Amino acid sequence: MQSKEPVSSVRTRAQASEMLLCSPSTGERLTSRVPSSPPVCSHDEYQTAADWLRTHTRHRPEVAIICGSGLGMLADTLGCQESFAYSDVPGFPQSTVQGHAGRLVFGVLKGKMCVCMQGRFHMYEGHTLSKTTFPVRVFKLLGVKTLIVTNAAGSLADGLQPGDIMIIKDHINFPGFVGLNPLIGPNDDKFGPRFPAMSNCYDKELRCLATEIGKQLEITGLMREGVYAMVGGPNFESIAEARLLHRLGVDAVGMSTAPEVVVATHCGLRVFGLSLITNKVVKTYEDSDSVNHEGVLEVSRLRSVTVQQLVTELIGKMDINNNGPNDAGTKF
Ligand SMILES: O=P(O)(O)O[C@@H]1C[C@H](O)[C@@H](CO)O1
Ligand code: HPA
Repeated sequence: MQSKEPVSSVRTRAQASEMLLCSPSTGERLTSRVPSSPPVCSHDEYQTAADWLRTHTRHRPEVAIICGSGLGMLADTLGCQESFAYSDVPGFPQSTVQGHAGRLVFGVLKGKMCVCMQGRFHMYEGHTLSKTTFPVRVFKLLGVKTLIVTNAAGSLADGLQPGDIMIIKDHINFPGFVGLNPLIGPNDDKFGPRFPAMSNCYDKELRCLATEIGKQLEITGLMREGVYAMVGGPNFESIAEARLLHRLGVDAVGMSTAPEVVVATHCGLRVFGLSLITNKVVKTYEDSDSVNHEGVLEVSRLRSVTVQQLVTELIGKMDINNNGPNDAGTKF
C-alpha cells in the first residue's frame, strides 16, 4: 500500500537515525557524546600511538597494568621510569575522574619490562568503548603479552569486606547485554577473531599463582576469588539493583574492566584481574549507609601497598613466555 505521508515529511533512514542522535530540546548533535560502541578506531590509529611510543621510549613492555581508582601509586614502584601524559600520546583520550592521574608510566618491576596506566577511561565519562579500550590494543602492538587489570568495586557477597582483595574469576559485562561492547563494528582480523571465546578470560594459572603469593604475604584472610560485574555508572546502585545483582551471583560490582578484558582476550593477551573492595553495596532499605567516590578513594589508598606487593610478586613470579589459552599466535 502507498504511504499517505506528504513527500516533504518522508525521511530517509539516515535522516531518521541522525535525528535520534540530536538533543530533543536544542537540536544539538550528540553523536560524539553518546557512549555507543561505533565509531571504532582504525588500525592506523592504534599503530600511530604505538609507533609514537616506540620512538619516545626505549622500554619494550611485556606486562601492562591498568590501575583502578586510587590505585595509581602502583606505577610509582616501577624502576627506570619514563612517563607520558595521555594528552601527549596520539589517539589517547583524557582521564577526567579524580584518582586517575592520566599518565602512562614505563619501567621495570622485578626484572620485567612494564607499562602502567595511571588512570583508566570509563564509558560513563562519555568515551566510546573503542576509546575506553584504546590503550589495550596499543599495548598489544607494543609487544605486551600479559595485562593486569585492577579496580575499586563494591561488595555484594557476605564474605567480602571493605579492604578485601577479590581475584576476578569471571565477569558479567552488563553493558554488553544491550549492545555496548567494544568489539561491535567491523572486526579487525589482525587483532583477533570475529567471535572470540570469553570462557578463559581470567587466566587460571595466574589466579592460582596470586593465591600462592597471598599465602606467602600472609594476606589470605583478605583474599578470595569472585565474579565482577560491570555496570555503566556513573551513579552507584539503587537498592533494587543491588538486590538483583546479588541474586544473579555477582560478588563485586564496578564501572570498568570488562571492556578492557574483552578487548585483551580478543587479541590474545593473558589477563589477571583484581578488585579492591572499597565498600559494601547497600542492599536493605533499613541501612542508612551510602557510598561516595571519596570513600572509595580512601579505602583504595589504605590498601594500595598490599595491592602493590601482590601485583609486584605476581609479576616477578609469572612466566612471561606462557601466553595462556587464548593466544592464537602473534600476527604482528
Ligand atoms: O576505575 P575503577 O573501576 O577502579 O573506578 C571505580 C568505579 C568508578 O569509576 C569509581 C567509583 O568510585 O571507582
Ligand atoms: N558500585 C559500582 N562501582 C563501584 C562501587 C560500587 O559500589 N564501589 C566502587 N566502584
